[in-house]
Amino acid sequence: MGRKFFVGGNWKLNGNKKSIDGIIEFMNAGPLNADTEVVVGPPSCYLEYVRSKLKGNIGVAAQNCFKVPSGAFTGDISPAMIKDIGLRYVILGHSERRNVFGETDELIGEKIEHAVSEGLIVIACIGEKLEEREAGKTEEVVFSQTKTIIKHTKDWSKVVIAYEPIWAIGTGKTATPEQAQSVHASLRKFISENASKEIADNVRILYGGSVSAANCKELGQKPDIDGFLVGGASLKPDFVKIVNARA
Ligand SMILES: O=C(COP(=O)(O)O)NO
Repeated sequence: MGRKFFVGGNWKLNGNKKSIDGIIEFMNAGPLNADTEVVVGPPSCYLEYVRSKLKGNIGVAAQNCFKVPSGAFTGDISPAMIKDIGLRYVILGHSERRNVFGETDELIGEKIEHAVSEGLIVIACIGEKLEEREAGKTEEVVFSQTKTIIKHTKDWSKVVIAYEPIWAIGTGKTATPEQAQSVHASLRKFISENASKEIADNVRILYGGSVSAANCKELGQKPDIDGFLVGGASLKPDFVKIVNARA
């Protein structure tokens, strides 16, 4: 399949202008594999600063947004605003939005639908908790999350799925390449059966959860792993090696 490798950096609630200047320096220096789609995700207040300083084809993503263009929703931002400052990407449904901020599958679905309708490219996150994996419920959980994404996605050219097992996020306990490939292949089969084979063949499914320069090449060689959504390691120069995992 001709799925373009995709590597996103999710900075989460981290950084200041000094540390961001350091990230921009190593990202602009690269060199970044031209065959990889690269996106960085700063906190909202730094989105325009980062966009103004990055060179080349590095995309900038908001880490979240709401499901309407404007209105009485204090503290949030909209896809229209993300577009207005010249950005094309947004991360939605991250497990931290789900488990810290209480976002439901349905709210995330509605956000995805609205962001895609505004022309943004959505990185839609799913993933199971440790206790769900230990109970053998991984597929049940990620299929349910994906079903809601399918229900709300009208243009699959604008959606990238990120499978991020919660037990691997920020823990150093990366899923093995075999564990990740198994879930990715099951997800692709589920999407084929519940959306279409064409959609399943073309949608990028990223892996996220303690990806590093040390493990990215082996993970990146798996047939159904189309890239990464990287947290901690995206704040450091080794992120360039992760971007170039398939180079
Ligand atoms: O949450 C993550 C992964 O974070 P880490 O790479 O730090 O495990 N990506 O969105």
